[in-house]
This record gives sequence, C-alpha cells and structure tokens, in this order.
Amino acid sequence: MFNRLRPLFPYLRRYWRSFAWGCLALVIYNCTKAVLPLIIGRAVDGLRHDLSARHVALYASLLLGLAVVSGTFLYLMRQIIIGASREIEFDLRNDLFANLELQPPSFFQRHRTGDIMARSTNDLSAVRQLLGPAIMYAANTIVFTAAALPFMMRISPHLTLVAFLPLPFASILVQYFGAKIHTRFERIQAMFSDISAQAEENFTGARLIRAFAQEEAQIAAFEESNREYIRRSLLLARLMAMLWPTLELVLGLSLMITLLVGGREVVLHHITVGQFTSYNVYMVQLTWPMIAIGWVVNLVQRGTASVTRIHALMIEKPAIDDSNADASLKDVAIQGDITFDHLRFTYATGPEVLHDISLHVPAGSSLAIVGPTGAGKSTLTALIPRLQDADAGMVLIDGRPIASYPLATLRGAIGTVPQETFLFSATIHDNVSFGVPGATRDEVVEAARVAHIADEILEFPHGFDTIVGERGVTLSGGQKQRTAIARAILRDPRILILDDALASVDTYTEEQILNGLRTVMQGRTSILIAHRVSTARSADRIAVLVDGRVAELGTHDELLARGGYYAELAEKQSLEQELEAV
Ligand SMILES: Nc1ncnc2c1ncn2[C@@H]1O[C@H](COP(=O)(O)OP(=O)(O)OP(=O)(O)O)[C@@H](O)[C@H]1O
Repeated sequence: MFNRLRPLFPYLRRYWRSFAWGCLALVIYNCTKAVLPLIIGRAVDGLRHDLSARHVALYASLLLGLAVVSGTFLYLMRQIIIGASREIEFDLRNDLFANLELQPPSFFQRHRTGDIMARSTNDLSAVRQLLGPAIMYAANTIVFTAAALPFMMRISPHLTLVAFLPLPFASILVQYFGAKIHTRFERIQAMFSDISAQAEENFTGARLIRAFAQEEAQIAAFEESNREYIRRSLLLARLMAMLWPTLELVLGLSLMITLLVGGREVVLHHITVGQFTSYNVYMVQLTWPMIAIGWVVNLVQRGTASVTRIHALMIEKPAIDDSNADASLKDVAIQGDITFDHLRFTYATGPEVLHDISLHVPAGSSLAIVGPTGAGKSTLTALIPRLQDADAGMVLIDGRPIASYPLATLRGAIGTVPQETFLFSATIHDNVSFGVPGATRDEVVEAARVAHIADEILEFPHGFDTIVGERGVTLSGGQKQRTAIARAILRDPRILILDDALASVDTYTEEQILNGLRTVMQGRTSILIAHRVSTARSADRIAVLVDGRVAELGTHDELLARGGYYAELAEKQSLEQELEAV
C-alpha cells in the first residue's frame, strides 16, 4: 500500500509544515481531552468531603477552561489538516487538468469522457478524504487512546481489559457496513448519472423526440430508470437503518460491562465513585474514535485505489509533443510550403488509411481535396497541425519535418476550421477571438466580415456580445461554420485548412465567402476539403482522394478533361443544379 501511495509524497512534502502543525494541535487537543474525565472524577470524589457551592464552582470553571483549550485546538487541528488536504486536492486537480489539456485527440478516444470526469471528481475527492479526515481521525484515535489508556489502567487494569473487549467490534462493524454502503452508494450514483444523461438527451433532443412522436416511449423509459434509482436508494436506506442499531448494541454492551464490572469494583472499594465516573466518561469519549477506525479503513482503501487511478492519468505522457523539436525554430517564420512524402498513416486501431501519398503544396498556393466519404481527407489535413502524428519525415513544411518545429510554432502558423464546428458557451466575440485572445472588436468584426457572418451577428440583440450555446442563442449550422471560419481567419495564419467548412452554406454564400477568402489568403497556403465542385474549382490545384490514395491531381480544367471521378462529380452536380433551376 505504501508504494501505491507514493505518487502523493511530493504533495505531502509540499505541505509537511501544515501537517506538522496540525498534528501538534491534535496532540494538545487529545491531551486536554484525556484530562477532562479525571477532573470530573476529582469533582465527584471531592463532593463527599466538601459539599459546597465554592467546590462545585471551582471544578466547573476548571472544566470550562479545559473545554475552551481543547475546543480551540480541535478547531486548529481541523482547520490546518483539512485545509492542507484541500490544498493538495487543488494542486492535484490543476496538475491533472494540465496533463489532460496536453493530450492529443486520440487520448480522448481511448478514455471515455465519463471515466475522465469520474477520476477528476470522485477519485480526487476520495484522495482528499484520505489525506484529510482519514489521517486526522486515525491520528486522533491513536493519540487519544495512548493518552487515556494509562489513566484508565491506573483506575483499574481489570476493568480496562473487559470494557475494551467489545470496542474493536464497533470498528469492524463500521468497516463492514461502510464498504457495503459505499458499493450501494456508487450504484445509486451510477444510476443517477444515467438518469441525468437520459434527461439531458431528452431536453437537447426535444426536436427529434417530438418529430418522431416518441414522448410516451421516452416517459416510460425514464420511469423505468427512475424506479431502478429508487430501488437502489431503498437498499441503501435499509443498510443504514441496520448500521446504527447494531452499533448502539455493541457500544451499549461495552457500557454495560463497564457498569457491571466497575460497579462491583466500587462496591468492593477497589475504586472510588469519582474514579468510576471518570472511567465512564473515558468510555464515552472512546466511542467515536473507535467508530472512526472502521471508517478510516474504508477511506484508506478507497483513497488508495483512487490515487492509483488518478496517477494512471497523470503519468500518461502526451503522445504528440516537442521531444523531437529544434528549439532554435521557435521563432522561425513559417512560409507554408507543404510536402507529403510517401505518406502512409494508420490510426491506433484499424487498417492503413492513407497509402503512399506524395503531394506538394507550394507556399501561397491553394489545394482543394475532394473524394468520396471516408477516403481519408480529414485524416490527411489533421496530420499538418499534428493532431495525429505520421511517421517522421513524411510531412514537411518549408522542407523540414513538421516534428522539428515546436508545436506552438507549428500550430501558431495554422488556422483550422474543423468539419464539426465547436463553439464554446461564450460570446460570439470570445468564440471568434479564441485563437487570439487579445483581439480588438474591430479585428473580430473584420474577420467576421470576411467570413460573411458579421451582418447576421450584428442583428442579434447583443451583437458580438451575444452568448451562443445553452445559455444564449442557437446558431444555424451555416452560421456556426462561418463563425469558425472567422475564428481561423483572425489568427492570420500562413496555412489555412478548411475541412468541409462550406458544406452548411448555400452556393451563393459559399461564393461570397470564397471571394472574401481569396483576398485574405493571397500569399498564404490554403487547403480546402470540399464535396462541391463549386468550392474546389477556384483552387490552384485539386487532388482527388479515393481509398486513401491520390487518384487525380490537377487544375479544374485538367481534371474535367481527364474524365475521371472529378469530371463525373462536376457533371452530376451541374445536372442537379439544372434540375433545381427547372
Ligand atoms: N480516430 C480514428 N480512429 C480510427 N479510424 C479513424 C479515425 N478517424 C477516421 N478513421 C477512419 O479513417 C478513414 C478516413 O476517415 P476521414 O475522416 O479522414 O475520411 P474523410 O475523407 O474526411 O470522410 P468525410 O468526407 O466523410 O469526412 C475512415 O475509414 C475512418 O473510419
């Protein structure tokens, strides 16, 4: 177990001072607490000789003084130790997030989002409980038992032996029930996540459900999940209901033994009534620390498993990094000359997707990529900003392998509009300026103008300050795409990659955007993936990708003359247009 907790050592080392001060407070608190029963005993015994108000007042003030001291140190102990565990949780969460943020997209394919979220929330909270409450209560039990035991033994070793006997059972009971409670609680949580996800999908997919008239079926499915949730909750309630009476039975047994054996000792004049009273107070004081031990065992088991799970994510080194980069290229001005040299590419799973592709896109030129769905177009473009990594030397920019550029430099020179537009739940301004956080409003509006979205945005109630997504307006597919184009343009990139970015706009808007882009992209390299000939035709060259191979390459006219896939596509689309016009 010690080894499994090793990943926490650097964090514990960082906060060792807090833990040391916390432990000091813990020792003082427990020592004062252990003296308390003695004073009560003395007070009771004293009453036999001096039955005066002064005597009572003296002991009452002594007890009050002790209570104040122990209360103060109890506060300090909790504040310092729990505080330190919260600080460690904070550091761990930051480190975990920072590592996740560096992972390439393939990482998020390998790990389910739900699993990552669970590790970042439940597991982190389990680690915090291990470092805070578990350490604190374990130390509390040890120190208090060590402080109280000599006094108890002095009063009566015989009584101590028998009264202590049932106490470990309280720990075992709590540990046993605790483990079962945890399992049942997790099942409830899992069901609750299912219900939440179900509800969320029903709200976001409201249109689809209404359109398919599936309300009744959805209500029935929800009711079924809800019934399962309540069934699991009742199972937990039953377990909880059994725990406390059982615990009270064990603790009551211990008190009964104390009363029987201790009472006999008093009758036999082996101990005084005051000592007997002290003893009883000790037993009551020991109740919680004994219960806590069982709880601590569970916290430690759960926390240790969570440390392992979090650590597994923390040690995942980003598969795509700067390890082969040449630091002297950090500030190099990338021109945008792209070469694919006998490129082959296979994803972590599945067969080879791109086969022996050799293509050269000179700096400042434009290349359109067309081809059937699944041909590998998106994969090819994802290799340029290294969202996926091809083998060394297969993709070059300005004659250098892309891995030799530091990632920030490489990606800083590229503006990408992905196939699936993602907008943050933020203002349109913030979405457009995502890649250039300090951009002024004028720059943002200018980029939006080129993308032909500015006028539509200005018609929204709050213009560029309109929030998009769940908390604000919902943009149409075409509006989202154009916002994403504005986002890429604002970066003023040397290389612009549009992955089917004009698919959701009509041919008129498409032409407007292309006209705007032509001006902006002068002297820059652009790669456009397109399904429409109207998007591809204006590019300097067009590559037709079929089954991961370049099947055709040339200008619009050359490819038309060739009579292959492209010419067929052009004919089909012009026929469609004619039909539409009719
Ligand atoms: N992350 C991935 N892991 C494994 N295989 C993938 C992954 N992404 C894509 N593929 C596979 O690679 C092939 C090429 O996909 P890609 O998305 O590059 O095609 P595309 O030409 O862009 O298609 P479309 O025009 O439909 O967008 C497909 O067979 C696809 O199933």
